[in-house]
Amino acid sequence: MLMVDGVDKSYRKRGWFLGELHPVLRGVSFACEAGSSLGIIGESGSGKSTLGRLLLGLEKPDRGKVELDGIPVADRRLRGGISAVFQDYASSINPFFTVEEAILEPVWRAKQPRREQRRKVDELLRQVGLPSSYGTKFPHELSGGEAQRVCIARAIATEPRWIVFDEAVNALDASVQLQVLDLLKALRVGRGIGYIFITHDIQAAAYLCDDLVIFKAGRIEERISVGRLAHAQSDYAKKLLRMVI
Ligand SMILES: Nc1ncnc2c1ncn2[C@@H]1O[C@H](COP(=O)(O)OP(=O)(O)OP(=O)(O)O)[C@@H](O)[C@H]1O
Repeated sequence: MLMVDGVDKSYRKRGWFLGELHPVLRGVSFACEAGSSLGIIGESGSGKSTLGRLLLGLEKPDRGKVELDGIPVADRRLRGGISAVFQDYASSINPFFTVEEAILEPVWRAKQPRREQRRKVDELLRQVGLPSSYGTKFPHELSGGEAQRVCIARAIATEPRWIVFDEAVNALDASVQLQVLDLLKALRVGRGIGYIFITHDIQAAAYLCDDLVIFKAGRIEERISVGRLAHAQSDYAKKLLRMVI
């Protein structure tokens, strides 16, 4: 179970006077069962990416807990247990790495035989729907959809229990976006990975997720199952739904 319990997070504002704190998350709590998929939706600046960084253990909350099965997410024991895929896939792959090197980077073991590493890359490429010949390509030789598949292969290389996606499909055109979402659905079923899917796109979130959390000004305004989305109460969810229906 992934659990966020009573989390507050503030950043210090730079202004005329040092020291003013700007609260970004306030009393955020939710829990997700292993293998489930939760969409985090909210206006720009409402704190979604901050929450994503806390879930990845990249930052610590000022108050409250973020835990996976009772272990704080920043704990070394959970290394590789929660992966990330970001929107900015072009810059999240080192331009000097081949696809193979990029995929192996998080799991690189110098002593592992070359043949074994090659086999792992082929298998991961196959799982994300890319031919094994892509292993020798460089990032600039990939389309946006292909680069995003490489990022997904890299994210699943550590065999994580959860993946945090932060605006991960927004930059893709609609048909490529749908292909990537279908890939994520298939991986979720095949590998039992849970997803935290941060987005502005309520349609994409409804396609991939079981539940949605609506964020406003650092607080959870509403948590609703996708099946009941038409009954959403929060203004932001209603506004987004009006745009897509
Ligand atoms: N490292 C930081 N230092 C100071 N302020 C920050 C930092 N990170 C985020 N903030 C501020 O926290 C607030 C929330 O930012 P965050 O990126 O979490 O929002 P968001 O909901 O993901 O926005 P968007 O949808 O536009 O990406 C913003 O006002 C932002 O300026």
